[in-house]
Amino acid sequence: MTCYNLALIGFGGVSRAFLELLEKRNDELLEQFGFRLRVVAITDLRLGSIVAEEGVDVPDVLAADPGNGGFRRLGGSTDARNKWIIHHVPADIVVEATFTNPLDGEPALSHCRWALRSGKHLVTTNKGPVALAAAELKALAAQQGVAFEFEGAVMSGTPVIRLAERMFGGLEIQGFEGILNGTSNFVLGRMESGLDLGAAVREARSLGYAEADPTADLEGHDVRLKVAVLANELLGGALAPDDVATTGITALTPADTAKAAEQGLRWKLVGSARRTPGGGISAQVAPRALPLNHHLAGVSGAANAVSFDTDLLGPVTVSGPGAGRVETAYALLSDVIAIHESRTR
Ligand SMILES: NC(=O)C1=CN([C@@H]2O[C@H](COP(=O)(O)OP(=O)(O)OC[C@H]3O[C@@H](n4cnc5c(N)ncnc54)[C@H](O)[C@@H]3O)[C@@H](O)[C@H]2O)C=CC1
Ligand SMILES: N[C@@H](CC=O)C(=O)O
Repeated sequence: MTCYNLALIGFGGVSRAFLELLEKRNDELLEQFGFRLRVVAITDLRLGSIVAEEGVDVPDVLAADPGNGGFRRLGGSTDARNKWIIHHVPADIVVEATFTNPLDGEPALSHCRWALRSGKHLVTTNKGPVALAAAELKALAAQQGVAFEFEGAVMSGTPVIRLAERMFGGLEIQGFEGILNGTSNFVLGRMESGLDLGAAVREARSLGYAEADPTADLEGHDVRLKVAVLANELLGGALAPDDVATTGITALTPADTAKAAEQGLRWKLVGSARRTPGGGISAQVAPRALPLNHHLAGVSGAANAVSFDTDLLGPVTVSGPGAGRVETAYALLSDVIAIHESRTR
């Protein structure tokens, strides 16, 4: 039986849901794929660090709280010893799920580099390192003979990247447009029901959809990262997030959404990219008032959808959850399964 040891860097909503998922699914993973997962280290800015080579005590670590001494009370330390843990704990896979920093990707980008340089597989839901440095990280992974997987960086657990990479063989993708942020889509829907922006954002936070700083959701920075990731992965681009012209939804008011509804329109934050005749890619993020029969107009709540414009099939649309703790935890699990399958194929 194979057992993969995991080190979790960042222990917020997604990582907690991931740990709970492992507890529930370990027997099925063994039966279905022939491996088990064991978390041997966790670090978190607010909780500190804990290492347990035989596996952490799941109820204990889930109950840890900054107010009750965090991981120190369980025999760990008060500080997040990310660098030491990534380098020295005998983990097979590092799971990076700290805050996304849309500007320079740090400190997550360093966590990713440390993991790969120390010969560990890396899975992440963190959009910063993927959007800003995927090419570098992939090269590092290849050089070290390890895997770098990041399905959760776009559309949380909905496997849009892997699906397109594996199933669109022989198709030319000319471009795509999509709703790629769960929070802003949820907020626009709540505003259509008459809620103000602040109250709608508070709801999105409590449901685990929003970024630690929800400005990234509302100002389009989060979608900008996802557009860059999709354009680079699926259109073969080399876009930096700054190449994606971006406008968010903060200028929209409940009056705007109500007026649009009267006209048979619905505001959506749309991220898109398209090949240009000169061989480049033009990409943008902007709110658009879509007619109700538009294929993206009916995508509601924290759901996301992306429609690929293909040469042989025309538009092919993938939709599913775009945010959520459990949904994103599933993305991490799907990455781990992909690593196992690639190693055992
Ligand atoms: N929640 C969602 O629906 C989705 C989240 N993501 C991404 O997944 C990542 C995790 O998301 P959530 O768990 O929802 O966020 P969260 O804010 O609940 O958790 C992040 C955790 O990372 C910890 N952290 C921050 N900086 C750290 C550092 N330097 N060292 C150690 N720990 C650190 C924080 O203390 C916090 O507990 C983020 O990058 C987010 O953008 C991606 C797709 C969907
Ligand atoms: N805050 C993001 C989380 C997933 O990437 C969103 O709302 O889409």
